[in-house]
Amino acid sequence: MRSAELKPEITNLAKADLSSHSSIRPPHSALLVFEQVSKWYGQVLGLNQVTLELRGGITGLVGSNGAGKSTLMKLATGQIRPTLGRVTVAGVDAWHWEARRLVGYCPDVDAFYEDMTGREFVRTMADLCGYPSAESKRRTEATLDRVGMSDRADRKLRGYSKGMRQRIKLAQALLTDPSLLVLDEPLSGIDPVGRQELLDLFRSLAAQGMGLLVSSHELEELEKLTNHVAIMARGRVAAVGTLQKIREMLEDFPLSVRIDVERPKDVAKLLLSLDEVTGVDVAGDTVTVRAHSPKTFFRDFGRLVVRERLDVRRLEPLDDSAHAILGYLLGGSGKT
Ligand SMILES: Nc1ncnc2c1ncn2[C@@H]1O[C@H](COP(=O)(O)OP(=O)(O)OP(=O)(O)O)[C@@H](O)[C@H]1O
Repeated sequence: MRSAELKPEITNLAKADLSSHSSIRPPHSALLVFEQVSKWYGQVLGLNQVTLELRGGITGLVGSNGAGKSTLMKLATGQIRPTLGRVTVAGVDAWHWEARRLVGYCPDVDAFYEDMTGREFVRTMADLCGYPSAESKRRTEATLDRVGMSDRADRKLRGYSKGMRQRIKLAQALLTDPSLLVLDEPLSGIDPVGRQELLDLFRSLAAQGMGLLVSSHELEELEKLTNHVAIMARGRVAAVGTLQKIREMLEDFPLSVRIDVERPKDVAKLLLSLDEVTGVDVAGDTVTVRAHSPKTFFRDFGRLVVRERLDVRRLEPLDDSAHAILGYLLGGSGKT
């Protein structure tokens, strides 16, 4: 499997890259640290020897179903304990109450008391945090304001849109004024306008100095929010870093290219004569070519174009997308 072959290089990249990631903290006080963490659910391995260090800013957490994103987030928020290894928040064991105050969590599920208003819900959560009444009220109003829900908070939760529900979840996560905000699939099911508003809100929270860990199935969605991602596959963090670095690292991995050209059948034959080409399909004027190494392919194809005076109308790497990168890492199709 490709991801297994990639792993050592990726781990090095993760370390190198994280040290240069925009940081709100001095290097000695990482916000979130996973040290060789494994989590078993009975016989099922949810997380497999994960080592990870986040220092602030926004980190996207991406992976297909069952990759281990929720498990990692629950460990970070102290909801579950690792079977092996250690999770710390600002140096404190994530399981400890002091660490939990430092972390706000937005779960992917909507588990609300639907008859409550948004304000009542957030206030109840503030009371449950143990704040005295006046402080609880103050924090409720402050967080509702922060998420832009002050004027809509007296409606019942059952009438809220998905985006409004997400904001209310966000408000309760912000009650303790956390250093780290963990958001599990916050954009799922939300319409494009609501998504854009939430993305803006997340950016503004990060700009205020909060670290954000945001999970999604969709790397392309996360790319709008951050360039810094951790890619999970089968319980492991397969890669951490900026997408550029991950792309660079994947330079020598297979790709597919669409070429619109005159005489496509002749061109297909010429392409097949190149060493790095592993397959060619022709449909109409389009040739889809699969090659081992992008670098070598583009060099050799360039020579071919000149030598054969090919009339190339379009050249498009089909995999040069976030999904394709994920696909390489997962050893699958790239669709998540
Ligand atoms: N409570 C549990 N009991 C048993 N197995 C679990 C439990 N929670 C998660 N798992 C298993 O652990 C693995 C990782 O699951 P996890 O929910 O962390 O993945 P995920 O990336 O969040 O997936 P999804 O995007 O579908 O939520 C999966 O194989 C899953 O079936």
